[in-house]
Amino acid sequence: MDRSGGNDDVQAELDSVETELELVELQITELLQKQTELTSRKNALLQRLEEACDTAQPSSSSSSASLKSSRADPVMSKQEMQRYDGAGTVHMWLHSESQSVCVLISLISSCLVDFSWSKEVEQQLKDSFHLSKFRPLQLRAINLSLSGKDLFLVMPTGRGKSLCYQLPAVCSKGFTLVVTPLVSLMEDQIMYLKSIDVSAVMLNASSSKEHAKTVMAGMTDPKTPFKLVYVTPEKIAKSKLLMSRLEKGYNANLLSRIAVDEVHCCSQWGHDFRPDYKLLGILKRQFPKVPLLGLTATATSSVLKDCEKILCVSQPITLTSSFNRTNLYYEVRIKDSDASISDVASLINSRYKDQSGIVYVFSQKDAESVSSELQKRDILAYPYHANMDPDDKSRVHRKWTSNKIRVVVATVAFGMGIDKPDVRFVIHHTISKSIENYYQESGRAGRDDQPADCIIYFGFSDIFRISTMVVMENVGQQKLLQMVDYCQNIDRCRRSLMAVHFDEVWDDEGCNQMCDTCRHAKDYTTVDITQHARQVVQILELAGSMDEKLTPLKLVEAWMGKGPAKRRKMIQTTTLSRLQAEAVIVRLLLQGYLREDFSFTPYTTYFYMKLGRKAPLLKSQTHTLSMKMRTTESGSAGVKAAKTKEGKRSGQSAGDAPVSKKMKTDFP
Ligand SMILES: Nc1ncnc2c1ncn2[C@H]1C[C@H](O)[C@@H](COP(=O)(O)OP(=O)(O)OP(=O)(O)O)O1
Repeated sequence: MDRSGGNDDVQAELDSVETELELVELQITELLQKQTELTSRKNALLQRLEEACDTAQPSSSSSSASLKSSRADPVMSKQEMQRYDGAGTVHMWLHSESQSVCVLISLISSCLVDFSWSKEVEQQLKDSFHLSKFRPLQLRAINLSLSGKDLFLVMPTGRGKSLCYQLPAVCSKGFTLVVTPLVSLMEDQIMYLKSIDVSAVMLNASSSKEHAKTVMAGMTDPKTPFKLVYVTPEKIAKSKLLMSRLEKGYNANLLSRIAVDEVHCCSQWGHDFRPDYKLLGILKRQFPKVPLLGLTATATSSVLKDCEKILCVSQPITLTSSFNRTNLYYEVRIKDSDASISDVASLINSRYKDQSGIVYVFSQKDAESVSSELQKRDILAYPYHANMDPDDKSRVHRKWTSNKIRVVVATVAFGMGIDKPDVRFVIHHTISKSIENYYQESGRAGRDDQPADCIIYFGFSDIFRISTMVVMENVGQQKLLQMVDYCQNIDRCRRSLMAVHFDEVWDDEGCNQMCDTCRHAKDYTTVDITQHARQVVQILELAGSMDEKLTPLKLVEAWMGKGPAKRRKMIQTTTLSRLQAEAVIVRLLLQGYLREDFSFTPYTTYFYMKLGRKAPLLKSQTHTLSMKMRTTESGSAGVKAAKTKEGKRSGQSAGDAPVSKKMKTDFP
């Protein structure tokens, strides 16, 4: 009996069963992922329904600008919370599931409580801060803090968090301790407070001995000569003298409040962890009676839970203002490297003529080169990056703030502390490293609540430039791919995609056509890319068999038939345009058919494309893969469309231009 022949058959069948099993397991993983996603969407929708029912009842109206502003607060009911809305104007957004109506209800609150400090708060708002009314959640936060409650305030960048501790500081005896991560932020705040005659001082590593002595003496002076003391977390961690002075101030009832700015820096789960923030728990342990106010623009509930533990505050009240910046128009354009600078320049020269803005770039070199290209096109643009002389940096910042420079071409070093209200555009020449970062950076537009545009240029090779930069970060790669997914998306509201990252739900209708996908909602079709995907997999398999590693660029070139002649004979080259080919490769990467592989040398990090965990699925003839694509004039969808949109009146939001009717199908 020929046993070996029989064994071969069995082995072949076993291989086939194993392959099939592998496919089934992958499909199960996919379905489980889908189930998790749907369950989380279902829960979010249920919560919205519940909130909508609550707010629809007259007795339980909420002053929140957000659907979840009182985020499962264990210590206070909604009715109780309303007491803290004081005698201001209350704005309530009511979202309805079916018709998605946003109704702005202004309740002049005769029923709300006046606190002993209410008159002074109103007075100081006008007299010291020169503001006419509070923004959503500010008064609630101020009243809660003045009532002695511990509080986490999550509010989008530029919405006025600082007022929530500065105003209570002015209305309280003694002084408020403010922990801030950056000296430049402190300087900005102190300059501002000085300009409105509120006395504030700072202590950091470069404070002179003399200055530190005066400040520390002031902390125990019953006629405290300042209302706010700004310190770095390092100072708290390292200066025993400071702690002992704070203790004396505390015992004399002069330490009225502790504010921890950028509180998310406490948590390693946050995007900006700072080790010295981890030690700030000492403040609440030593000064338990002093109310603590943690402020942040970016923190998920799990990050806040972590901060709660680290700061030793038990059951703080969390106020979350909606992250939906309704005045910002979001748009993604495909970056065609040759045309992108000209496209940016013509946008600035036409749509944003005489207006102020920021162009974010990837590197210091890019800041120099892009600003010089813009200058060549008659735009008053200057670079800004970390490597510049501090005096040059503050000169650029100052000139831009006073409108002597129109455009700052900056790396992300141009960030915290920028508070120019009339920024009409933030253009990203390169994508950000995460959606959270993009939200923060683009959020510097339109702080005056007037319409402003946030445009991002999405380029294939930029993905991999950033990838090598974030490779060492814990979840850097994952966050970058979310950003890429946001950019490649052409059918879902950009706001709703961002909302997920802030534990919020904003429906597409609530966008009010203030993003490119909502505005051009029907301009896409779905195409089958299974055969394209198989060709890409074949190229990588071939490269693997020849022990060759392909960078993303080499992969595209090989697929387009640009590699060595020998390889060209062995693979099927594509008929797609370069932009289309790149789009397919990005899709395959996002969906797990491809994956990234890094190689480190002492000088640089190389990035290669490898087959992903889902690649074997493509062996099955029944497996199909599709992709949404725009129906537009040309391959470079955004860029070409943009050219028809320019030259319109200034102050108008980006998507207000007509859309061309002459269209042909192409990839995003
Ligand atoms: N009630 C208000 N009415 C009008 N303007 C206000 C009000 N409150 C604050 N502002 C202005 C003051 C500042 O110019 C601007 C931003 O305030 P600020 O406190 O610096 O924001 P923020 O702290 O939330 O931003 P960031 O996250 O960037 O630090 O808003």
